[in-house]
Amino acid sequence: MLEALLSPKGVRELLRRHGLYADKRLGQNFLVSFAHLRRIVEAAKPFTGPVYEVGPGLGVLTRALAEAGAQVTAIEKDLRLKPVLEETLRGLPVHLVFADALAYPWEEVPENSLLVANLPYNIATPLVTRLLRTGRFARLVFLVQKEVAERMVARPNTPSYGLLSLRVAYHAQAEKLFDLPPGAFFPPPKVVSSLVRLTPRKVPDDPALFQLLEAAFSKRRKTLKNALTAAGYPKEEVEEALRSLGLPPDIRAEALDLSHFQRLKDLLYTRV
Ligand SMILES: C[S@@+](CC[C@H](N)C(=O)[O-])C[C@H]1O[C@@H](n2cnc3c(N)ncnc32)[C@H](O)[C@@H]1O
Repeated sequence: MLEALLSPKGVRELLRRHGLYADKRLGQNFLVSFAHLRRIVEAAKPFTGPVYEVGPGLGVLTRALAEAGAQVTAIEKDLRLKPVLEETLRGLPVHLVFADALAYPWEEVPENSLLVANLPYNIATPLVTRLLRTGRFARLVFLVQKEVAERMVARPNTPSYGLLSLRVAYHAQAEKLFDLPPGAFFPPPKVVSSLVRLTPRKVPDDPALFQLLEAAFSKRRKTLKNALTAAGYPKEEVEEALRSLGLPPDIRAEALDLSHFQRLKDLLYTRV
């Protein structure tokens, strides 16, 4: 492992030598903690399929993955980092792609691929949602802001619970493994980060369920019945469905778990 990548001083020097600066708009907070790096790689093992990394940055995680035997494809949006990555990844069989990860053809990656990444904060949620929907990933291990990690693993009736928790619960088993303080990165971000591991169940997407979930959570302060009727679900049918599930008429969406919503969807859609 290149020592320069594992200290704020080394990263500052590497950036300076290449005439670069960390671009906040691209979420460039580079991991500089060896102890955390090792734990991330361990959490991603075994490498039973090709590994995709979104945002290799200066190559610290990319290098650690490749050295641990992973077959890595790394997708980086910032073309300025090309000379740095060519230097830090020299001699390693890493496939580098300079592109926006949101425009990558994820639906075409091999079955049982892995995602391992320190994700740029502004694309984490849409990217993870999309990767889950492809059904092609065996494991996704990534760093995100702690608050996003908490939403991904939240249970009903807790403050973080919502649409993202249910999307994740539908597609995968979710674990929040550990937190990383701002000092694990350079420059240090303002927030704590967490490592999340998702193990997809490989279930087909369910557009009717997600349409129902979006309607249910579109009006956070309303009762579930009012949110659904405002979105166009017939009032009598919603009332009848809640009754047959044994749920009170004034229940809020935050109180229902995935299996409640699946049964609610079956009831509402067999009637139309
Ligand atoms: C949090 S940094 C992680 C860098 C490196 N993996 C590390 O751990 O030190 C996020 C990286 O994602 C890149 N990035 C930002 N938006 C991107 C996008 N839409 N597609 C691909 N890479 C992106 C940034 O340029 C940056 O290198």
